[in-house]
Amino acid sequence: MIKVDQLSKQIPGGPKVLSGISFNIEPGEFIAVKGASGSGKSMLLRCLAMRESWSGGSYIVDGVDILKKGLLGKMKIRREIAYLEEKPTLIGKRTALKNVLIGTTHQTPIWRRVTGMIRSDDYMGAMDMIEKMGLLEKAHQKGDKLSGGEKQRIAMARALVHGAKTLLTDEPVSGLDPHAAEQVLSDLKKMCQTQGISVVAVMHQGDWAERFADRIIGLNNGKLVLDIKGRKMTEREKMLL
Ligand SMILES: Nc1ncnc2c1ncn2[C@@H]1O[C@H](COP(=O)(O)OP(=O)(O)OP(=O)(O)O)[C@@H](O)[C@H]1O
Repeated sequence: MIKVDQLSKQIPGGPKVLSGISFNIEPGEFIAVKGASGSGKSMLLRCLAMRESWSGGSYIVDGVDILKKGLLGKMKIRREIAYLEEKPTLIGKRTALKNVLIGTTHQTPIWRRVTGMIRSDDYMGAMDMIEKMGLLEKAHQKGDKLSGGEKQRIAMARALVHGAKTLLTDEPVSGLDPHAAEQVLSDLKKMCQTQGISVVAVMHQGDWAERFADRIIGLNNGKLVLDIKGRKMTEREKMLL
């Protein structure tokens, strides 16, 4: 379980963009993050991914107080929490499989990287993730020949292939048509339910969040103003965002 307590983020010499944010992330939970432009959604994800330093608060991941662990804490987060920025890119000239294998390279000895030899475990792990994304038949297709939704799902496979238990994803369905968006969100939901992976996804579209998320949290001006079960939001709740 992940426990975020009183997270704050002050930009050095600039504004305070997050303050007093507290919430838990349970295993297998799909949390949608909503809020107006500039409310701090991306910054929240970047702080959870430890891509940004915290100005205050505590961050407990599976009982470990991450901020007190320095570099070790950062390494734990990189290992256990996958982060996918908005519109992740694939290498267009490489196959979907090779793109997913990139997610395993930090565990791969240099000589294998140089010779291009793939360990059978890595190959099986990558194919397994591609299958979970429902894209086995596209494994040998080049990245630039995949549709927007397929690229997003391959990027998710790449982010998770090294065994992360949590995925932070910034606007995973932005720019996708409704059918592709539905496919991406169904895959994310399935991963939560079948593998116990937790997902925290920034989502602009309220109706997608209401349909797919177990919980919706909302930010306004850097503060947490909403934390509800995934359901249709009331007009009053929408006004808070
Ligand atoms: N490096 C920075 N320096 C100064 N201000 C920053 C910096 N990074 C973010 N901000 C400010 O922090 C606030 C939150 O930014 P953030 O990108 O998290 O918003 P957001 O909710 O994700 O917006 P959007 O939906 O438009 O992507 C904004 O006001 C932004 O201008």
